[in-house]
Amino acid sequence: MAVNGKIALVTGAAQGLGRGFCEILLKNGAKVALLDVNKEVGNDLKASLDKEFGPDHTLFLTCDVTSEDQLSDAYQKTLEKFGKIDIVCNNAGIANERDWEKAVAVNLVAVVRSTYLALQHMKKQNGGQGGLIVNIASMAGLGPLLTSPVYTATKHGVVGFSRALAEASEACDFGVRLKVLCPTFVRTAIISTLSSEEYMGLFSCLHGFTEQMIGMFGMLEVPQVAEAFLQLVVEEGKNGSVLMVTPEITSYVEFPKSPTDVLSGNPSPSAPGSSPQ
Ligand SMILES: NC(=O)C1=CN([C@@H]2O[C@H](COP(=O)(O)OP(=O)(O)OC[C@H]3O[C@@H](n4cnc5c(N)ncnc54)[C@H](O)[C@@H]3O)[C@@H](O)[C@H]2O)C=CC1
Ligand SMILES: CCCCCC(=O)/C=C/C=C\C/C=C\C/C=C\CCCC(=O)O
Repeated sequence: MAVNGKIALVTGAAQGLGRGFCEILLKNGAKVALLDVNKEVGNDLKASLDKEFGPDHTLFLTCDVTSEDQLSDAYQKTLEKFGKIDIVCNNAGIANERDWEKAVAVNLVAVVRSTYLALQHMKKQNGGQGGLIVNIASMAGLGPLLTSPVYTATKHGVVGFSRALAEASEACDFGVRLKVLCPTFVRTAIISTLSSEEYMGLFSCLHGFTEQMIGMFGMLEVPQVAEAFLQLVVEEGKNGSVLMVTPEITSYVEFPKSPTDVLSGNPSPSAPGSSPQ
């Protein structure tokens, strides 16, 4: 989808990857609703973006994505300000193996809730114009991150939910595509939690393994992941696709043949973008 003139909503927008996604959308001509639970950092970001892009190009909304009321209110306020929503990026995420229910609430339950709100506002059957939802998972959505079993489960959940809903959206002709981004380690604040006993609980003794994994997979910088995000947004079609990002390679993930492929007689494996939508 061409980004110029589009309206985007990004969760967890105040810092790290969320900030990177907002900046690249703004640089390409979109207007962006910035949602984050951290009011102070969010307001600072808004002030800095106002200088670069002008105050009308962004809206900062304090929003804890785990609150159903705050989330639906944020969608409502975005519509009141900008009139429509074309792109939603569900990015807010945490690592917390000790308070693992909170990790499930932020990383999975809120992604499902926000995706359904996005669908409700964008789908053609409700008078919407269609659109694109990009859910931020992780390479931990494709394989195990052994220090973080619950984080791994939530990210696998995001991948599975998004792929299934992409097929359902197409079958129901909602006009809304879903895509998933799976980066490896990125230099942001969440990385510090990997060595923190407060967040890793039982698994903080495995910190050495994480160091080894970072050595093996490498460490991305935010702008590299923002470029991959832009690629997902701009490329037409590829509904249900999952883009993996490492320092060496950005590539679509191939999954085994799905039951839908079998039912529809598609002989090839579930290749990303095999659907024309
Ligand atoms: N940094 C990394 O190595 C990787 C990160 N990811 C994912 O990227 C996403 C962004 O993470 P980072 O930018 O790295 O982390 P970060 O910690 O720098 O930023 C996360 C942002 O989400 C916000 N947030 C947290 N809980 C929230 C809530 N309940 N409601 C609203 N906002 C909330 C925070 O205030 C913060 O602004 C997460 O989903 C993470 O799992 C995926 C792969 C690698
Ligand atoms: C808990 C803090 C999380 C840090 C941020 C994050 O999500 C980092 C993830 C980095 C790597 C993911 C770990 C394991 C991936 C394992 C296998 C991937 C296989 C991919 C493939 O080739 O199909």
